[in-house]
Amino acid sequence: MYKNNQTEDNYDHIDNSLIYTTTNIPGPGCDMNNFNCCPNYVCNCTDSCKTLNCKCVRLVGCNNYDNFGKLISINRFIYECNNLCNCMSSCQNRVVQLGPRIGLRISHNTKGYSLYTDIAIEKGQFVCEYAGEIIDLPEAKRRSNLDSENYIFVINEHVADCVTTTVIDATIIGNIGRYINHSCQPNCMIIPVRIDSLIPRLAIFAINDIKCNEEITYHYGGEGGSHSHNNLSEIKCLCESFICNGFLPRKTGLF
Ligand SMILES: C[S@@+](CC[C@H](N)C(=O)[O-])C[C@H]1O[C@@H](n2cnc3c(N)ncnc32)[C@H](O)[C@@H]1O
Repeated sequence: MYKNNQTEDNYDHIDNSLIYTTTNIPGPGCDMNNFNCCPNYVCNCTDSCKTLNCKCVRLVGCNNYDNFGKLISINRFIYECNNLCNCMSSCQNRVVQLGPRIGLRISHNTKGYSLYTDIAIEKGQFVCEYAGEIIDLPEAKRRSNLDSENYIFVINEHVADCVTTTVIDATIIGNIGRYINHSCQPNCMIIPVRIDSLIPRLAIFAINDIKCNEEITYHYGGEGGSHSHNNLSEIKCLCESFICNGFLPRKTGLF
């Protein structure tokens, strides 16, 4: 029986020249101190890590997930319990680390390869990660110049006056998350989740109920830019939503 319809990642690429990775791996420019450094919070909970007694939950101020592993509130950071925690198997603060959903399928449509679900997904459920090589911005710029059709994802996290930038390239080494297309009216969003490293894992959660056989999408602009006409790229958007901006968002920080 799969807990929350999740499983160990046994998906694969449709193109066997690509290398499948189930989680992020360090690439050129990756800060190895941050990559190898476990967050400095550890809990010793004997309950289910559901209350503010859990040090990991306390970092965010309230529970990340409900009793069914669904995200309680979107748009914030998540710190899951990690390998050093001494909590029990009943811990409810572990979702992304349990692996992707079952029933995801790579198909082809007008946007190229696309990710679909064969099983209905409820709002708040975890879908999969966007995993690949962790690289730095100079390396990302170099790679973008070599190949405009790349799979580089840049996320900026703003805390007080600081911005933390994480860059993941899934062009050659990546997971099933690399097949998710952009939509101007998406059914998922990406949330940075920290587990066993200071570098976040990029977790894709459903923001609406998603029907069986529906395409999984998120907004490539993320970070509240959802309906902005600024910062558009030259790639024509084929999402067909009635609020389509016409073009894909530009990758902020890369150009
Ligand atoms: C991360 S990949 C997504 C998977 C890709 N469709 C494939 O065939 O592997 C991003 C690329 O997919 C295409 N793409 C994604 N969303 C699109 C959209 N809404 N309209 C047109 N092309 C899109 C663009 O070429 C983009 O650079």
